Amino acid sequence: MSRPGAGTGSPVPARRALIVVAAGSGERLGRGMPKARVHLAGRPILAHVFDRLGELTVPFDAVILVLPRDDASFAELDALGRGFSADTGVPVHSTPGGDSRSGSVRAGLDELERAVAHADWSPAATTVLIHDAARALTPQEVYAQVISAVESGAPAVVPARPVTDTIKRVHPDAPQHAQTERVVETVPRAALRAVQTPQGFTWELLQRAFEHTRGMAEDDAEALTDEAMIAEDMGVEVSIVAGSDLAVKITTPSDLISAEAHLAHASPEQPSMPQVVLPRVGIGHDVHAFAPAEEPRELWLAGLFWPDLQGLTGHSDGDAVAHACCDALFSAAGVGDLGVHFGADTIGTARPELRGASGAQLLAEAARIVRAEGFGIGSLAVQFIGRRPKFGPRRAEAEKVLSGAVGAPVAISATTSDGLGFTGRGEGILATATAVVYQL
Ligand SMILES: Nc1ccn([C@@H]2O[C@H](COP(=O)(O)OP(=O)(O)OP(=O)(O)O)[C@@H](O)[C@H]2O)c(=O)n1
Ligand SMILES: C[C@](O)(CO)[C@H](O)COP(=O)(O)O
Repeated sequence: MSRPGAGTGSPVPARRALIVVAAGSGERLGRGMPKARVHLAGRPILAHVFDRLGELTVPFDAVILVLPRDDASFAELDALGRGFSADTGVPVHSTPGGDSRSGSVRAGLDELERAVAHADWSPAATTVLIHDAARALTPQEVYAQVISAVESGAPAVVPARPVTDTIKRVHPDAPQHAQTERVVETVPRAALRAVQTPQGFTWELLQRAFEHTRGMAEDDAEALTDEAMIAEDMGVEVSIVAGSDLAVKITTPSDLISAEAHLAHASPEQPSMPQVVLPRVGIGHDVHAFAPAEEPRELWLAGLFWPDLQGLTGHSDGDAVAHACCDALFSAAGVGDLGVHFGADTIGTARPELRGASGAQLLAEAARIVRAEGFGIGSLAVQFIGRRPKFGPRRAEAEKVLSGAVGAPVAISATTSDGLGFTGRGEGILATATAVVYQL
């Protein structure tokens, strides 16, 4: 297929690119990890996006994945993209996202420029779809309709559903955290639409759109929550095609449950009643002594660096909390322990590439191994006993790091031992972890 090239009148090949924004933190889902990694029916949310793309009869010439910036999330999700590329032959390029959705879209557009810099892609003849990874179950018909409308000449196309609730506008000045708000009016809903993704545009329009936002005040630019709004602001006509109830944005825990229910219902292999999957529980311990005062060492514990405190001895960084978590994961999956996978005496003996790996890196690798053995990871809980460091103020930070490494929630607690034993005397730290996994 070809379309007239901009200004030349000569035909140039029509191209299609898809930008999947998957860099969001998933705060409202509350799973302690970027949303695209959260498991839906046993696989990361982003994997379901690729399932739908695999069904497309009108394929893309390139897919740009915009991913969370932390190494573990980026590596895991990038691997999904590479798997899709290997299966379909569609080039997939990953790039780190921004602090906001629009920043991530911009990063995706920049990556698209880089990816096709040496190819004969004409901005006027290229259709770019921008899609939320969070709308993972969007059926292929929605993609197809958006592509078809753009390729038929509409510069900006969004899928949307009619609004089914009665909509009220409230007074904007309600005090924050007020228990009640004041209704100003009921908005007639017949002409209202709830907008979804993928949203489709000519690449040329998107290039102009992001130039348009560059000149805006930050607040005004932040208020533009999707790319179609930028087109509207530029006076470009935006067209609507039929969206789908399945294209709902997985935002809250109940959205995830609805998506699980849909997949269970839709899959002929799945029984219509929820299947009971018995979890497997594992346990792991680790002990490290504090290094003698005359041998200064950095303290790394629970994936964090603790400045001004003497570190723990050990072949690695001595992160007893992360190591206990590794053993709990291996134990839950019944696949041995830290020694089996990383070397019995010296971490890295068995796998030289892991020499010097931090506790968090080993934990990410342990999670990868357990998943490769066919397990999903439910959660971990770990407690350490020690007089120092004072843990409470950094709990959330540590849970974020270790949950990110595992790709599942990790709850961390700490206690002292009432002055008893080696932990009570401040000679070392003991950590005990439990893990829950389930066979996929
Ligand atoms: N900095 C960001 C923020 C959001 N997104 C993406 O934009 C889409 C819509 O965002 P939303 O569903 O609100 O995701 P989160 O930002 O992850 O959710 P929350 O606000 O609950 O953290 C998602 O696919 C998300 O990954 C992104 O790529 N980069
Ligand atoms: C693009 C979008 O999904 C269309 O409904 C929506 O605007 C994204 O909003 P968010 O607040 O960034 O999730």
